[in-house]
Amino acid sequence: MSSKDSRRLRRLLPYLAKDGRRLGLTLLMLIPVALMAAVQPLLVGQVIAVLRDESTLSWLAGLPVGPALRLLISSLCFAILIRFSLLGVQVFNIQAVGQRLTARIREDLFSHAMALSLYFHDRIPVGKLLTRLTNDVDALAEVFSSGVVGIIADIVTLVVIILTMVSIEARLGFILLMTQVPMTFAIISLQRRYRKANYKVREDLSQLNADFQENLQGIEVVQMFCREAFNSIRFARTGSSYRKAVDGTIFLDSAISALIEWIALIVVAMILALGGSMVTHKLMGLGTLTTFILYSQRLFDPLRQLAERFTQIQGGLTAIERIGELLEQPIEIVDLANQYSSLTPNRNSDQEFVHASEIIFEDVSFSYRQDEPILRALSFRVPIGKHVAIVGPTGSGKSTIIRLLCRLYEPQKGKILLDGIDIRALPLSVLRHRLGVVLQDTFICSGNVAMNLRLNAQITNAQILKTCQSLGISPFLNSLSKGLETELRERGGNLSSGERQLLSVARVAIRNPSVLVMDEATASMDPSTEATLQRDLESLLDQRTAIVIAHRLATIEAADQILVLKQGKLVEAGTHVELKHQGGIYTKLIQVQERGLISH
Ligand SMILES: Nc1ncnc2c1ncn2[C@@H]1O[C@H](COP(=O)(O)OP(=O)(O)OP(=O)(O)O)[C@@H](O)[C@H]1O
Repeated sequence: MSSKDSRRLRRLLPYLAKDGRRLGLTLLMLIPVALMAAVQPLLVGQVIAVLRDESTLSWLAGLPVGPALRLLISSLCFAILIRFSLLGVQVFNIQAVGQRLTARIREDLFSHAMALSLYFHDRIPVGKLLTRLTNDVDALAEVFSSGVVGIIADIVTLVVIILTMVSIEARLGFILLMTQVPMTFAIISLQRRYRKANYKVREDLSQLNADFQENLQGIEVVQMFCREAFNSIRFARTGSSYRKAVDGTIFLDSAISALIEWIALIVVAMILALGGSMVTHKLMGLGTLTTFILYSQRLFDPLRQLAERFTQIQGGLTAIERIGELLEQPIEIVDLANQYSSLTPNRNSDQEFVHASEIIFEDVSFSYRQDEPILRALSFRVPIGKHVAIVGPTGSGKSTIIRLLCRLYEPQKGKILLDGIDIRALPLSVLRHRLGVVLQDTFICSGNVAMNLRLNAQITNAQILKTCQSLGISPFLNSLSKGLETELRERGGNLSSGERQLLSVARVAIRNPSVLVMDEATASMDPSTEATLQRDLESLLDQRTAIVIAHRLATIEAADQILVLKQGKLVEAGTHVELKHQGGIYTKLIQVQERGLISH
């Protein structure tokens, strides 16, 4: 086991700490269980020794055959009874601890995945992440409940059997012991190969899940563009790679089992040959030989089980490795400890509006990937209560500005100030509570409308209805079969994109933010709904600072300032009237839109 493995295994210890006593007690039970298992061949051998009138253990010496046999048989029954009772308690405890351990790990993995920045999520497909949260955690549960403790039990049993054998007949015991050496080396070597093969299995399974998830998520496009057959071929290719990877592990698994069976047979043959000759030469009794034959078989039972658990253990180690890799991913965007860290978000959005904010971008440069600059030395200021619109061609970096303002990503150069404070110094919850963002793509969670509007805010249904009424979206709510209680499907599948945007606007309005950010917020609505909402948005925008991104220039004519972006650079700034006749990009955009063409 590598030092990385042991470090990762050590990481599991805190998860087990809560069940420490239960686990300790269970581990303690291993010793009596192993002793009871080891004593059985000894008792059987003694029965034969008594029957053949050979030398017996001291506590049987002098007893007549009948009472000696009765004593031996009742001892055997007692040993079996104790062993199986303790084994039952042990298995139950281990399963329970294993389930609790994995539940805690799964919760931590989920929280960690939620806290990881978009830098990470951009890189890892959802399906791959899901595999770590589900299959890998399950593999870990399996290895813990049936593997790790089983292995400890097997090792304890092995040690007890070996010690008993050596103390009964040192020479034969020693020979048996020697057979374990080559076997241990062979198993270790096969184990290393199995581990690599198992990692590949997990990777391929992740890819399979990622492919599956991507196809299901894009089912509309897949069907509309008749990509079913093509995607099936790609999926089958991944499936075939997964099958081959599994075949590799099956081969190694079978090789280990076969090796153990062969060595077990050779050992029994050796005991029979050597022991038989010792019995013939009266160097050993038949009772002792029987004990040895039983021991040599029992000796391989834990080894056989070790081989069976071997698959699970290696699968578990791979799972720990993959879970560890995820948990070790640093959370890049965090709250910094400073004089503002005690600030808390204002959670009661029903209260009076507090104040609007000032936003300053100071020489901000940003790229998602190295050497692909998206924003270049961008500087602008949105004064308190003013409305700034950002326009520019597709891909010019407009939405990126919003992502930076919300600290979903961080600029490589420059800084962003909210009310004079660097947003990195503000607690994330405070920053995000002050910003109300309406995006073009609205994410709807499964649940009812009220829950989707409320999210984490402490707001009553009456307050939600009041806000919706002031926004003029009550007719939409009334059209829903159960109003606020209407259940929405995953990702808002039972709503149109315009309806999802209406909910998104309401979601922001009820939080009473000091800055409103709208990224193509009304783009999916029909002109009449958009016009109604625009009118009501006026009251929402009133006294608030706002950043509005819109391709339809008519919606931003009234903005206090319009910033024109081109390839991440600010190329023009001014009011609609100032820019209209300037002869720059804005003028061209207006001309194109007036001609009814759409520029790309
Ligand atoms: N997560 C990402 N990883 C890498 N590149 C990205 C990512 N998101 C956006 N980009 C790239 O950054 C550039 C700017 O994207 P952005 O979404 O800010 O453009 P935009 O001006 O809002 O475009 P649109 O008007 O189409 O909404 C684009 O070229 C895009 O390909």
